[in-house]
Amino acid sequence: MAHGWGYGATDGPDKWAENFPIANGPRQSPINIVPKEAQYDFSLKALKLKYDPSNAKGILNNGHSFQVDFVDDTNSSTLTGGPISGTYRLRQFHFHWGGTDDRGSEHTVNGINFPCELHLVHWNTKYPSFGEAADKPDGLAVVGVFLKIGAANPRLQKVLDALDAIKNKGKQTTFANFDAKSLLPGSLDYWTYDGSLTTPPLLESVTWIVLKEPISVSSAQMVKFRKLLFSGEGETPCCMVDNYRPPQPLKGRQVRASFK
Ligand SMILES: CCCCNCC(=O)NCCc1ccc(S(N)(=O)=O)cc1
Ligand SMILES: [Zn+2]
Repeated sequence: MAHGWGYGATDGPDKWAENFPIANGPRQSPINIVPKEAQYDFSLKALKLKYDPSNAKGILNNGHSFQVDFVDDTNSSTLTGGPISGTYRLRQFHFHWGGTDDRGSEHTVNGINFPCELHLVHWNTKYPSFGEAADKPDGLAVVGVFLKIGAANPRLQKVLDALDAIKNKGKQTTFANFDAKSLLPGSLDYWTYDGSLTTPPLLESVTWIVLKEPISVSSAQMVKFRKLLFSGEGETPCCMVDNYRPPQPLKGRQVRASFK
């Protein structure tokens, strides 16, 4: 398959530039965030996340991660405020994680990896659809939330309990009435910078909004993420782990902080 990409030695992040030359572009993600070098910007607004649980539609193993998809044909689940202007609609959320608790996040903070990172993907309603927005410089806004090993997080349980039904690539099941807001930490302080999708097609269309405060996840809960498979039914089973891209060159970009 021409555009088969993955996270292995032969199809992983170091190989993506062969089919997706933008991999070496000027605004690639993720990055290492150095808080002391982030500039506090008093003009940054507070994030406003309004999510309607009834918009949750389904949960899918897409062969790279799993995602919870939302109905995005109205402005009932939106991101406004923060560094963006206008209204962005929630399309899906997904995670990236490691094979062990010492790695798995895509963004790092002072070079520190977290075991997992949640991405809430939104698209700019100035464009007619996600697909139209996906390749525009102001098309997408992704809220990144770090997961840190600690007490089991009850808010993750409904998601984790659905994973048995989507073990293999291509499997999906209904996933109704889920409040994505329940996955957010108490503080909405954030860092923001202009970046890209962290997977092919690596489009440089993302305003990244990375929350400073992590949410908790237990080691036992992380074991459940790792039971998913990259592989399809009937294929040689390949554990879905280490589905993260390492930090990319900043190339002169400014990272701003919403907090002092
Ligand atoms: C009709 C769709 C047309 C677009 N074509 C499909 C497409 O662009 N998919 C990209 C999906 C994606 C990838 C990576 C992230 S991340 N890890 O940066 O948050 C978020 C979203
Ligand atoms: Zn992601």
